Amino acid sequence: MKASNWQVYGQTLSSRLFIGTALYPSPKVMVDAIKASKAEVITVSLRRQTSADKQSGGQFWQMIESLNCHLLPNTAGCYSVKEAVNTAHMARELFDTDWVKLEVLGDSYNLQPDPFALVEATKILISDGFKVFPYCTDDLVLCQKLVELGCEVLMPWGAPIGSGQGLLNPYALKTLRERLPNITLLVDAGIGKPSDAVQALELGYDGILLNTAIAEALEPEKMAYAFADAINAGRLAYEAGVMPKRDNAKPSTPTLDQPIWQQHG
Ligand SMILES: CC(=O)[C@@H](O)[C@H](O)COP(=O)(O)O
Repeated sequence: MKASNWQVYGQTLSSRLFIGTALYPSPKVMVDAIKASKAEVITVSLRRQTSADKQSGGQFWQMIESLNCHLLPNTAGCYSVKEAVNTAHMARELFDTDWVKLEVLGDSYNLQPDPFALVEATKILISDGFKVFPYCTDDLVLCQKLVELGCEVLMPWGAPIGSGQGLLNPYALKTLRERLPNITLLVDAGIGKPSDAVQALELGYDGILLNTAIAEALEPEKMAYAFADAINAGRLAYEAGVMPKRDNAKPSTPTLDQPIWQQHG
């Protein structure tokens, strides 16, 4: 069974996985993994596309185009508002899309987003007509501010990029889901294994953006299948309604004089 379709900035999607294009051992492995993941949105870095090595850059492009996915250019590696805004503008011209994954980093040790610069850059890019997907921390007030500015999608981190630590602060992520019920939320970064993705989807997150866990797996294609199944399972569970945790035991085998069928709700 397939989980329901969803919308991102007016675009209907069936897969809830956004996938990165870096760190794969070879272009073929990347293409096979992306196909196996069933992702319909691929994030690409402008810096990588304009690398000095024009020939391999061109081949990379052809492969990306052959996948026929939506492109989400990112401003990976930008540390200032100016750099991020300029990169977003160049990406819009190069990739012909107004979508941008906005990354403005504030710390080079854990690659944590700079919340102040992120707000400033978001303000500028929205007024320039971009549809911004901000890579942000899980701070509620920051997220509320980004929504006030016009973001329909937020991408809070699960853990630092490339760390594979999973959801370090489920409480904060759960709070965001509860307080921003009408905003599309994706966990971006730090997902290490399929069960981390299941956890995010069961919390009610709309999707996941990930790269390292698939690209650095021993068998990226197989791992991509695992993530595709996990994400579908997590969303189906959320849609089906996960049972609440109880403090006490409750017999699941009916005793005499008790009805076999229960009315829910
Ligand atoms: C490709 C990309 O955008 C990454 O910066 C993203 O944040 C994914 O992080 P992981 O590599 O930890 O999945």
